[in-house]
Amino acid sequence: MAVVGGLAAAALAAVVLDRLLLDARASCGLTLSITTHLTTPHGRRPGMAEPIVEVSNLRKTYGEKVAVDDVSFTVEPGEIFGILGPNGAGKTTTVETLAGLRHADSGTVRVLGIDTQRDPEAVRDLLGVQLQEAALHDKITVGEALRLFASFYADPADPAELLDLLDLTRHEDVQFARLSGGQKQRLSIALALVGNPRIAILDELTTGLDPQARRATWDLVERVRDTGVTILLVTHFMDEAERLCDRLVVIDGGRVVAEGTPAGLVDGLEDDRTVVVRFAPDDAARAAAVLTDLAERHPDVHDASDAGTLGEIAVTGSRRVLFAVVPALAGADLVPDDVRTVSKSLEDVFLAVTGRRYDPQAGDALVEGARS
Ligand SMILES: Nc1ncnc2c1ncn2[C@@H]1O[C@H](COP(=O)(O)OP(=O)(O)OP(=O)(O)O)[C@@H](O)[C@H]1O
Repeated sequence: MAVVGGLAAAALAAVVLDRLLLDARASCGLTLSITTHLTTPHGRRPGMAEPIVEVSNLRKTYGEKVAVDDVSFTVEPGEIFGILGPNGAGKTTTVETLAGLRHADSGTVRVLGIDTQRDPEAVRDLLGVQLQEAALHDKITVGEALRLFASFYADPADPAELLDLLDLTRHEDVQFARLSGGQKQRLSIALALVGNPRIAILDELTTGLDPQARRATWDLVERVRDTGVTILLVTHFMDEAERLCDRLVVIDGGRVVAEGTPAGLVDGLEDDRTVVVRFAPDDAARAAAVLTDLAERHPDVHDASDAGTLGEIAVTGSRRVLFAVVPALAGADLVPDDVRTVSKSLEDVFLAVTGRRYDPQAGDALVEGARS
């Protein structure tokens, strides 16, 4: 017991230290404010349940630094809601303020109707928070950590069930230092869930994980959602947001620049569509000539150019571009080896709303550079 007590103290010290480090972070910079047609008001959709989280006009500064300028969104029960943006966009500050861990300068946050700024204690057990950089003592085992954290709550989850849910049962007696990156992340999710929260906040969950561990973690997040927990997922990975989120906000420079479902945001783009056709070497030159000619005379085809890979031609145009390309090739008896459409992604959405290519690591310095 004395050993566990010592480990408990060390584990808590690590968490406290982490929070102090978090507070010590400082930087300077301006915020970027962009509004576009893709920024939708966070109105209620007909037929939806009452929101479980409501954030309205949140603003948070650190001295001169405006970390969160004006952020509003609502989260519906049972969804995976994403807060997506590059480093320094204000994501972590938003969720920490939402969780009542920081004081907002202005704006309101309600979790299940409770104002988290006025009464942070009242929401503490409703929220499970897995924040970035959480660290435990090297020697604490998976099982000890879970039981320790469970002891903080009046009505904790069953540690054995959590171990099972997060595929950690066979690692129960393994010390924290000996866990892989993916196992540490799974443990941090388990610790966020140990208080039986209604909402779990998962911050930069898959940073540093290899592709296989990332995919496994994504599956687990869905599994957790399927148990009825609403998930707030903070991420700077576009693919993660696209894969996991039912809805999301894109935050840049402390402001919401886009909001919606991943598919809805992509469909809202008014950009050109691209079709890439690949030909055998003998046909490639003739196909390029046919498609270049098509681009000059057909209103739905805007450009045809070398796609960079041998024999591949990228044809861009309106949504109907494929209807123009296929008959033109058929008319010239050119049979492509491959035809694929290039899908738009959230990266294209970010470019459309900010005018910048998405660089998840951009941070304040580069964003500043882009502004000047
Ligand atoms: N305690 C603090 N003191 C001063 N500035 C801070 C503090 N915490 C965050 N910041 C700054 O506020 C801005 C927003 O930081 P925040 O951590 O919320 O962004 P983020 O989108 O979560 O980025 P990251 O993924 O890199 O953590 C950044 O410029 C950051 O440097």
